[in-house]
Amino acid sequence: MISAIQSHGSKNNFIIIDEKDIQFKPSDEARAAWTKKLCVDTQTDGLLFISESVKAQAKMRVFNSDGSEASMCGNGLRCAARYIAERDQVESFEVETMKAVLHVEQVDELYGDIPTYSVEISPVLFDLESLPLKLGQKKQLILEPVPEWEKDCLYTAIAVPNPHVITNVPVEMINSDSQEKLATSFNSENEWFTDGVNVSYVVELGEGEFFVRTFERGVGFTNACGTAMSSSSLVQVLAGKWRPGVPINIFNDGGRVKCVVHGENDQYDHIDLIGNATFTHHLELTLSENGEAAILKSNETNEDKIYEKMAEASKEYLRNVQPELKLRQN
Ligand SMILES: N[C@@H](CCC[C@H](N)C(=O)O)C(=O)O
Repeated sequence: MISAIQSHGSKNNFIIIDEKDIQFKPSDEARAAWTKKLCVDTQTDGLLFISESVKAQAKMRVFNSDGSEASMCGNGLRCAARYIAERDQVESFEVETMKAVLHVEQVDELYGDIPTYSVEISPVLFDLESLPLKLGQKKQLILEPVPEWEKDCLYTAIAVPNPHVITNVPVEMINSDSQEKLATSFNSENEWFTDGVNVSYVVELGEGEFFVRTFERGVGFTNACGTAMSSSSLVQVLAGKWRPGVPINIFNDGGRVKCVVHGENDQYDHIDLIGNATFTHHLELTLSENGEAAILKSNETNEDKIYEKMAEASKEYLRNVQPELKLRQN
């Protein structure tokens, strides 16, 4: 039996497993099978595996609920950062992820006493091979139409380094089935995205304020996707709707975060994603080498009660500034 933590960043839910507590060296097949089973049992979006690193304080690997591995996860990295910070008594440090070593740190709370972390989202890649996205001879897709997708939309493709396609839309479009249809086709057999893609629709709310909803590769719609909110912030800078170096408010179905896009002269190298890292449950579970997994005990913490106040305040704000926007039930 091992202990684990159920957590969320903007209600994007994860179980954190510290591999030092596992008595054997797990295979990736076992990690994938545990993820599929435990995500169904706990209604979570993915598993975060924490292990030793020779390059950083610790390493984080992310598995989506369908068992596929993702190269990055922004909301998950905040949760992992808090777990490592409390385990090792550190406040500002690096975490190794699949393709990059990223800086994370505890920062001032955005609301109440909610533990808040800032995590680096990087690298920022625009070449279509990085996603990958096949679009004729095109090398990049930045604020451009793709006639075969939704007409009247301008799309941007970014890998941070997990793949995202983002478009600003009017509220009627985010309320429609357009995003689900498009994202489902991009994440099935298709001519463009051979490895699938995270698809985000963005609604402008006001000066420096946007709403982002993401259909995640390997999961489906989630309450929020950190790398998507970071990439969507960058898209607003590219579109001249916001400025680098200045925090932008991103609302989502699970609450809100702040992002800061860093770079100048059209070269953007990283984005800070700032938001909650909430531990909702202490779990006891069993994991076996052949991929079996079971939750034996789940004890709720009090943390979500405080987070809910913030989430409710965000919803209330959204109802006032954009009454037509239909929020997801969570
Ligand atoms: N929710 C995550 C992203 C998780 C991975 C994604 N589904 C993918 O496959 O790239 C985030 O907060 O960034």
